[in-house]
Amino acid sequence: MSITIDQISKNFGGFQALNNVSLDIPEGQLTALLGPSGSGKTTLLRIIAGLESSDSGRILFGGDDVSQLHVRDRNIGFVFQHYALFRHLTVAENIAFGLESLPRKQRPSRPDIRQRVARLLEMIQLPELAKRYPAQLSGGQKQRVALARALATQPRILLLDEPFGALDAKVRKDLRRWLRALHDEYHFTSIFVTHDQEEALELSDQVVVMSQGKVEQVNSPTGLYARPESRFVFDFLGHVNVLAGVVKGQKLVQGDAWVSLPAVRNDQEAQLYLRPHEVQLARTPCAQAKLPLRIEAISLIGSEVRIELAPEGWQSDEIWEIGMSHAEFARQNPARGELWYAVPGVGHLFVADSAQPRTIDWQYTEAANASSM
Ligand SMILES: Nc1ncnc2c1ncn2[C@@H]1O[C@H](COP(=O)(O)OP(=O)(O)OP(=O)(O)O)[C@@H](O)[C@H]1O
Repeated sequence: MSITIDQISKNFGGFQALNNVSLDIPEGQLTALLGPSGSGKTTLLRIIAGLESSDSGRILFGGDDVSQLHVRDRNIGFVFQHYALFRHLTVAENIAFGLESLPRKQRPSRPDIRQRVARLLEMIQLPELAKRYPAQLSGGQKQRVALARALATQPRILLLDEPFGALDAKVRKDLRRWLRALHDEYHFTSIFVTHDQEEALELSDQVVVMSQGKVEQVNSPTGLYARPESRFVFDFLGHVNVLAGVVKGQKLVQGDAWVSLPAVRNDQEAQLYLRPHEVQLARTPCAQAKLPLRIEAISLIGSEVRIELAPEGWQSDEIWEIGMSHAEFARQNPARGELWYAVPGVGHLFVADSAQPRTIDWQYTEAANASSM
């Protein structure tokens, strides 16, 4: 069941929590609402659910306007951050609760309910815990039970509000993978709220980045990371290295640092954004840039080596980060305290007050220059 959010606005007193939000949520996909605290994610989720009314705009499920439908009639499953399991009911009874509470005409027979609960227990991989009470479960197990309970009535749509927010990092990661696998098997249309970019990028088919009650950008995780359309999305999604300077003679210049630019008007302020994986390190300046940096720290993080560097002879508000493979690290052998030069591969240039960046690919530019010589 697809969801259409059509020009939704919501004020609380004088405060605008949602400002004319329009959005398409494709059927069968997992969509993340990602944004900083207070950006309006939960408010939007509650309006989709029918737990909150909007001041203007419409919500459509599969093309039908449900804006006036009561939450009970929207056929939605919910999972919240704090497992709202009933303490006095067993796991099986918790899962059966939604079915038992259906009006008599819609309620399945007792054997059917038992069978459906057994199937859901299999699905969440906890059949052996059917008779336990919530107090006897771990946080991760409680969230799986909450999910089974939400799915018991076979909702068309599943809404999750920071479902793994209260769990520790390892359990979060396991549950993410598990939810993704479950989703791939059952294909419900799901929206989940998170302020954790890693979670959004890892789990979802589509990410909606929100800021101050507005949608900043919608894209697949890879598209969003590769092509952020605004400074906000850049800053919010992973680390970014910035050279802020002035354009002079086909170069962006600041102090001892410069980067060559294709055709940009002189004497404008500009900022160049570079992701850690879009930069390499060399012992000498390269043809397209001189970006001297001193190595401050080297950390081995899983499959990657992360190098933190401080500008030398120029300035940056934040430390620079460059990621390299272990093989590359062994080959180059950089050490703390040494002076190195960043070699930009791809960068994103914001000129003056432009909201959208222009992407520059130096490998391509250098190759083109070389072949035209
Ligand atoms: N019932 C309410 N009354 C007044 N203000 C509210 C109400 N609900 C939300 N707000 C305000 O609306 C804004 C958006 O809140 P919302 O909970 O949607 O943000 P969020 O992005 O989900 O944030 P978080 O990640 O912290 O949960 C916030 O500034 C919040 O204080």
